[in-house]
Amino acid sequence: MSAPHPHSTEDAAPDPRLSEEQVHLDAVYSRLDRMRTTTRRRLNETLRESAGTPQALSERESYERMYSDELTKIDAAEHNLYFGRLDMTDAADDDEIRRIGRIGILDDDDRDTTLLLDWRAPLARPFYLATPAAPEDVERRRHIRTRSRAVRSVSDEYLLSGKIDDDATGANVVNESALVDALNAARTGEMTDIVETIQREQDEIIRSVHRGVLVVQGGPGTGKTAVALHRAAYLLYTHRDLLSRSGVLILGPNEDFLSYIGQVLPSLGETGVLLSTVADLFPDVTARGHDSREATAIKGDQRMLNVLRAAVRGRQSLPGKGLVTHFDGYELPIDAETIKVARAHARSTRRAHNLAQRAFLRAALDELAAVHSRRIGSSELDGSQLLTAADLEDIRAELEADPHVVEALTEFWPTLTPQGVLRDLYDDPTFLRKSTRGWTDADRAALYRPARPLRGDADLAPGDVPLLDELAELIGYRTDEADRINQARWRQQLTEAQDALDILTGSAPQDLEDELDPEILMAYDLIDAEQLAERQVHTERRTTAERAYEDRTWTFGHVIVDEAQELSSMAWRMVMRRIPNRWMTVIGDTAQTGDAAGSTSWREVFEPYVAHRWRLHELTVNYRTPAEITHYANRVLAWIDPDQEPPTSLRSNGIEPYAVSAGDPAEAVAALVAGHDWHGLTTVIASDETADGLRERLVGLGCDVSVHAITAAKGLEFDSVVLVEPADLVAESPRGYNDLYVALTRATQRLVVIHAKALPPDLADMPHPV
Ligand SMILES: Nc1ncnc2c1ncn2[C@@H]1O[C@H](COP(=O)(O)OP(=O)(O)OP(=O)(O)O)[C@@H](O)[C@H]1O
Repeated sequence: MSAPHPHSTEDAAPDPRLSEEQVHLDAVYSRLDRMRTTTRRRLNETLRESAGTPQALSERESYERMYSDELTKIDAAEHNLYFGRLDMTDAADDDEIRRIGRIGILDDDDRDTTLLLDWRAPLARPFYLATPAAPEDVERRRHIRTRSRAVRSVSDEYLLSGKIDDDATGANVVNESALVDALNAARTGEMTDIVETIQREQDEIIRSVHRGVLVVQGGPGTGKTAVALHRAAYLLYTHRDLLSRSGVLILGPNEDFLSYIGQVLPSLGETGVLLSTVADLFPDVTARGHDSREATAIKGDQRMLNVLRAAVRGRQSLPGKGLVTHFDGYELPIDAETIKVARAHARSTRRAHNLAQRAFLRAALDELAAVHSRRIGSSELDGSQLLTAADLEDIRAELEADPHVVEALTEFWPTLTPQGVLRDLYDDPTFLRKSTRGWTDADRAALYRPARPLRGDADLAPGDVPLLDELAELIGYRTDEADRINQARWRQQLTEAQDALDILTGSAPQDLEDELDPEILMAYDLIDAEQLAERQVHTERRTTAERAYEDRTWTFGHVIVDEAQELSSMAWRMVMRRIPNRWMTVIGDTAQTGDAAGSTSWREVFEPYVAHRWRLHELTVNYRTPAEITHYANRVLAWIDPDQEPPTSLRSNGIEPYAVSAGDPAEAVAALVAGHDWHGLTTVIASDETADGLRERLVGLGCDVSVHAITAAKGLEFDSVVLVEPADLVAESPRGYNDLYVALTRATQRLVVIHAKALPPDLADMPHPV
């Protein structure tokens, strides 16, 4: 695999192809520079414009946003802008040359010549798919490698004549020499895009036209994350109108992971995607607390639904005997019957709790007015009602205006917040006992959080967030502030839209007035103020991603879930609420499930939401881990799931993993790191419970190396991994073998295992060189 490509120019004398491509590269960059200058000038002009009316302001802001986005896109495309070329043998146009780049660029000549095709354009597709067996009319595929606007090398494959360095590994790969370079490159701690070397099986997923749930299952290192990110970029390109309005959400397992992948989409020219963890998806809540595995498991279980429903219903309470309030100089009893009637009425509306409060109060006030009027308006002679309907109406209105009465009633149907309900629920053993019939004592105990009020977010764990979201649904909760801002914004937009329509109506040609041609549609025939206001929502200054982030009820156009096996049932409910159209790309590996509430079967996850309308794609090639390491990882996989086919490792690097037996693992790590100057990124991986302690010890020993707890290492990769005490990973959790599998598959080059305890059986024969 590492032999030089037969047509490579890496070490060769100057080659005419280099200068040929340099000419084109210069043309491309000079056009990019002109685009940058024009966009910058337009942006500056826009910024200088004063905006008198709110409408002009909103227009100015939308131009500002457009030009800023354009500039970001131009800047992001700077690196490796032009990377591929196809010489086609199309019978109709046998000279056709297609040049492929990070973004599409048209020249500013008279003919709008295509200088670069966007890699996502259909015409660029053969670059990723053509093979000698299926050349797709590609005579020659050329890879152009550039640095700082200079062509460094080119390599060619002749697909029709077969002059190619094909498939040394037996795996079905295209663009092989570029791929090998990419895989061997030292890692930087940030994921890079793979736009130059996307493989066929990956391309099929990236461009899939499936509009339902697309599940991408694949072993570690098969490019699932890379594929998901490129799919996001592809969908934004192909469905720009739809998705730039509704937004794309990408969910990852933790913040480290999000910052690891954070640069990929901007490098592809896309900036409007919301990246989040499930724990951050509830506005204004940052859940950083920690739960035991038992608590995580139970909070993620759908059994929590009944508990949450019971908690909300439990707040719709009844008064004890003898409760009275005072009204108009009388004692007014509030008895259980009155509240029961009002409660039944409110429940019959089937509205969420807070939203049904008005119905409750209305019915309770009706009841109270009737009780009061009977008391004060009954004839002493025959008990007949002396008050008229209008009197009754007055009493009802006075009761409603009396804050003491309303307050007394509200006790029995209070305004709730998700945080408040959750806090009270954890804190109430009697309620927990009653609402968890059939549970084990251990499950119940895991939920119980005695006398520890949720003080801010520090007390909330990630597993609480889907519960808050569920409660928000049951309660019909929106923060007052968000509500107020939304309503004010909406009112303003409606007014502006009405003004705009009035102007349009007023400016309709007068001579058309009498004999208005029914064929001529005026703006106001097509749109009303509400619709117009709605359109203006999309021109406001915040990005779609920003608006979506602040709004719990936002629904996205497409959602991508990475490391999806880690999501609990309750988390899936939360995610599904954000995507009612169910257009999703879900990527994961059930063999890597580590979370106590995570899933091991995609069918079980999706059938409740989409029945059988989900599609599974599998990725089979491991691009990350060399065969030497995969040898051990595959044994662990066979233990986890003997039916799962291990991914094929694309390369072997000759570096055998080895183990070091040490009395003090921390000292052994420090000695190992000090004694080697390994190329690229090195990290130490340890179990969740030991990682912090190990980190402190290493700092104390003067060893400057990063330490990752296994949960935080999910999805990441490093050139060298030092795995400390694998027995702890296995012992710490019921999914310990899955964790071990994850740890063994993080390295792109080398793996060293350090242990004091016995090694798990699958690693027992690892060589101990010293
Ligand atoms: N076609 C490709 N060309 C170049 N590099 C690739 C390609 N596909 C994947 N890679 C690289 O392989 C590595 C693993 O990819 P990625 O992290 O997407 O895998 P994954 O399946 O998500 O792994 P895990 O399940 O462990 O999170 C990354 O460095 C990625 O850039």
